[in-house]
Amino acid sequence: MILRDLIPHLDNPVVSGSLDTEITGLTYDSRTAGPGIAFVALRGNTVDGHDFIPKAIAAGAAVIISEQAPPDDVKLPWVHVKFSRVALAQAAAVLHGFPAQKLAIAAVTGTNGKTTTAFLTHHLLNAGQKRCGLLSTILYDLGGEQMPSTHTTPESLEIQSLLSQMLNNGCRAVSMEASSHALDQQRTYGLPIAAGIFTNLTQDHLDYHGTMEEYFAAKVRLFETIAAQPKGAMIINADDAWGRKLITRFEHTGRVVKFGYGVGFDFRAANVRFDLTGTSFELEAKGRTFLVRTPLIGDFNVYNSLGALAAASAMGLNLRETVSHLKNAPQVPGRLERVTEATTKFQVFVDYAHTPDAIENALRTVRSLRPRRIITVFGCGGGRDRSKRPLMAAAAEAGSDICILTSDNPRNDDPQVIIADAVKGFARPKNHVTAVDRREAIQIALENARGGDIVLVAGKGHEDYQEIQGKKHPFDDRRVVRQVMLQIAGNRDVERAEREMLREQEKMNRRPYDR
Ligand SMILES: CC(=O)N[C@H]1[C@@H](OP(=O)(O)OP(=O)(O)OC[C@H]2O[C@@H](n3ccc(=O)[nH]c3=O)[C@H](O)[C@@H]2O)O[C@H](CO)[C@@H](O)[C@@H]1O[C@H](C)C(=O)N[C@@H](C)C(=O)N[C@H](CCC(=O)O)C(=O)O
Ligand SMILES: Nc1ncnc2c1ncn2[C@@H]1O[C@H](COP(=O)(O)OP(=O)(O)OP(=O)(O)O)[C@@H](O)[C@H]1O
Ligand SMILES: N[C@H](CCC[C@H](N)C(=O)O)C(=O)O
Ligand SMILES: [Mg+2]
Repeated sequence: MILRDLIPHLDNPVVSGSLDTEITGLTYDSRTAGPGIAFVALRGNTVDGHDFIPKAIAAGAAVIISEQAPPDDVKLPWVHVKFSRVALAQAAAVLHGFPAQKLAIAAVTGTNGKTTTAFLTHHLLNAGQKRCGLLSTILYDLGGEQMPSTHTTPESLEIQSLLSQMLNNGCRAVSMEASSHALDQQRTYGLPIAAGIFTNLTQDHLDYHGTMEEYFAAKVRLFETIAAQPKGAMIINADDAWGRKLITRFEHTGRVVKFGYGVGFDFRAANVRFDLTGTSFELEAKGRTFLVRTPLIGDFNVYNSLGALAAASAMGLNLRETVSHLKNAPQVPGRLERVTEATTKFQVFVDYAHTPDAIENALRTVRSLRPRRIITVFGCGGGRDRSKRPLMAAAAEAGSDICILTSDNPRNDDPQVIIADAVKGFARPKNHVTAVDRREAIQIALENARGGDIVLVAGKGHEDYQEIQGKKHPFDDRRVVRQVMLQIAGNRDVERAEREMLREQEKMNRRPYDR
């Protein structure tokens, strides 16, 4: 692209230098700058990208896009803008030929349930003959080709590149998560949204946003984007207190679709029943009643299903057919994923609950399966909202018979300090066990489990690593559970037995998305 072609797409740019400069690529990291590349300086949370402009110039960058005016001695083409994150999103769209304009995008936001709802929406759109890409915490699906994700919602430059690959692979739709970090950092700026889904808002990420109001303000941004567009549905959980605030704010657009259990909601669930194999409920929508069946279990998955069904319907799919496709939805990796077989004496679930609300919900679901006792293994992440730690412990204690408090991803924090923070939330600390080593914690849980018990291993879900002192070590809760169960059973050839068990489990779980 030529700098001249980019300029009309930026907001009030002040340009110096030759407009005929050719730009072959973009970067926001000086370490990947080079000839032909435009370097966009971003103000970060740890450092300021503007400080790396000299490095980008030294590396041969063709153009600088920045929130600072160029110093007098610089001859290089320079674009001075008000918001460089917005400029990055705009320039990335130009560079990749505006792929989003040719894709119908469903974007899911909220504290919990984004990944699950995005996976369900992806499944429903694909099943409804709209080839669909996926951007999620677990993986990016570019329309067949899959890769592990770097972020729940990548930077705008990566989003545009991924969307253009989806388009090349024949996709017509995209299901994506819009994290609050991404919304706050304008990673999704300029994307036309066909359906925005709000799942819920409860405490998380206060280290980043400061207050719940600020956290909510980031989520609101998605709906402001839709309101500013000529069309696009706002699919909102109307049972959630923050969801109701959103509704009040955007009802005047006439584009709000309410979902939940309340009488009169646009997508309403009633008569929910579930067991180890899935959930059934009645859906009242569009003046009709549909019988819905999903292999996912739990009350919260009723919400996730409603959000996905409403999105698929808003994106033009036939509701009756869409409902029928839900029964074939895949297991979302690490979301209430059963690691044991139905015939095992006790059941083990691995789940990604890492907020107080998610732990409460996961445990409520597990309790509804009427176990003899619930043994919960959980920890709290380092380098994240410290104030949620005691609340997670309180939620785990309230919903379990025995808690085993351990490490999640300590990242750069001291694991003992994290545990000490969490223990403060237990009303009866002496009733619970702490074990800093996660494998040992899982072992204690499984050694103590008896017939009829359920063990919930919470917090890491699909993750296949544990980050300690900034270094990632291989660790997959599902794998560790299987290994420890085999060891307890006295099986000497653990690796072989594990492979056999995994084959059985794959058949059982139909996990096309897993690595
Ligand atoms: C807190 C946060 O969101 N951080 C993101 C942010 O990094 P940052 O602000 O710390 O960046 P920085 O290190 O200060 O650098 C500022 C700028 O200088 C540049 N730089 C830096 C060094 C250098 O030598 N040269 C150079 O040019 C950097 O490339 C960057 O553009 O901007 C970076 C570039 O976009 C992101 O990769 C980074 O995500 C980090 C890795 C991260 O962990 N983010 C998590 C918290 C996150 O975003 N999570 C959400 C999901 C959360 C949820 O819903 O649960 C997600 O969407 O993944
Ligand atoms: N609708 C929901 N309401 C409350 N809790 C939920 C909901 N859906 C899922 N959960 C719980 O939250 C956990 C995380 O779910 P999911 O991965 O779908 O959410 P997410 O919003 O993508 O999370 P993250 O932001 O960390 O990627 C699940 O393992 C489950 O325990
Ligand atoms: N998207 C969330 C994931 C948390 C996963 C949990 N295992 C942890 O490490 O705290 C975050 O980045 O805060
Ligand atoms: Mg997610």
